[in-house]
Amino acid sequence: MNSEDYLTNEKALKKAMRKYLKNKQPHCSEWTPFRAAEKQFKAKFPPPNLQTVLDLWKPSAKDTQRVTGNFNAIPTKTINVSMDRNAMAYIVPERPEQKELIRWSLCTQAREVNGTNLDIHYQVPEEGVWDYYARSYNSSHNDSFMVQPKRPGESDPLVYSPEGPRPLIENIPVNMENFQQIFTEPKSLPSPSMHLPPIHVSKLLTKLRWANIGYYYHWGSKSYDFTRPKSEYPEFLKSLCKDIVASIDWKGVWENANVPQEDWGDEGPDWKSWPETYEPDAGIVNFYQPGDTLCGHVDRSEVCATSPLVSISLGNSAIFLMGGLTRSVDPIPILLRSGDLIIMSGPSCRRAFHGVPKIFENTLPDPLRNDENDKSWKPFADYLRTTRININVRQVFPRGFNPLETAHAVSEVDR
Ligand SMILES: O=C(O)CCC(=O)C(=O)O
Ligand SMILES: [Fe+2]
Repeated sequence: MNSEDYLTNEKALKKAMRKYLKNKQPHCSEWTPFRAAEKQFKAKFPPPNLQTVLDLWKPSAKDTQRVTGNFNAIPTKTINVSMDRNAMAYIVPERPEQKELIRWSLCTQAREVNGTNLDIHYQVPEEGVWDYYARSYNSSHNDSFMVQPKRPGESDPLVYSPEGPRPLIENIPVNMENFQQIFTEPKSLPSPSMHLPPIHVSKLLTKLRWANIGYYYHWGSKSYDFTRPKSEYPEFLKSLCKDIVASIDWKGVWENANVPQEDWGDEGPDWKSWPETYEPDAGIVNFYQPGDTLCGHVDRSEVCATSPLVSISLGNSAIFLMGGLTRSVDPIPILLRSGDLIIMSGPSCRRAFHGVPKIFENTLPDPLRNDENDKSWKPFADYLRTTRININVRQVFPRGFNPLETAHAVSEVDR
């Protein structure tokens, strides 16, 4: 599929055009370049110009050289990220089974033990929203699969609405000096009573937006919360991401990148040790439905400010805006398809602004659609018809560092 084929819905386009012509046009002169790009790609009318979107799918003919590593990543395109800097895009041919990652996201990770947006507000059965849904899917008493809301006071101390977009919170960059105070300070008070009615599990599933991996991420303050138990980190995901990071030619990436030494922080250019020191300990699985967007933001709640963040796209395609250290940098729009990876690393990229202004409908690749030979895939294929999943894998602390031990040592000294 080419980038141009992504805009197909004639009726929706006409409706958006009528709305556009009826409404006064906003003043756009005050928008930052990042905001302007977000607006452009969010708009139904005029439809976004997909010619400007970087489409990495087709490698150029000259890119035949293979980089050694567990995945044999093939450099495919050089991306001009700023006046004086280029970045390299890779194709990783032997990628793992996307279906397995999708099953894991829904069955294993979207459960209360890991923290999800649904569990804050609903009494989701212990088996998790997906298994409960799958039972309803196959049941002749489908109507009875209801989920009750949590009563006021039963809700966890988080302020987050099950409807609508995630709140935009400006947090402060976390580092070795301030992380204890930030991660252990009391988090927001319970949200007020919301009088949510009981809901059928199939409807509830469409409200699933995120599930934590590893350290509990507190959306109210956009920081990790050590006062809650950390769930066990999935070994397969850790080793998958370590393999991905090990497959990249970091020397090639950083040696010509013109990043001043001091930008790397006290430790200097730590990319040299990533093959040994990179180890994820946190992350989020994001679930997007049509119309959902993720506003421009910086992920800066991790102490490791340069080590790679691995982001895996699954399901429907999206536009990802890759910006710079401020919103005044013009972002690069990148088309992300199912199976694509983005790695954000180093001083100029790990804490750069980025966002997802657009999810495309009807862009599920054939291997993820209904498969007559695999009946167990049917509920997944149905759910995925409208969904994009992103597995966002992060490293909060240097490998082997135990924040709780340090917290304990500090409180001993304080006494
Ligand atoms: O969905 C994506 O591609 C990006 C998600 C993201 O930026 C995040 O979870 O912080
Ligand atoms: Fe992010």
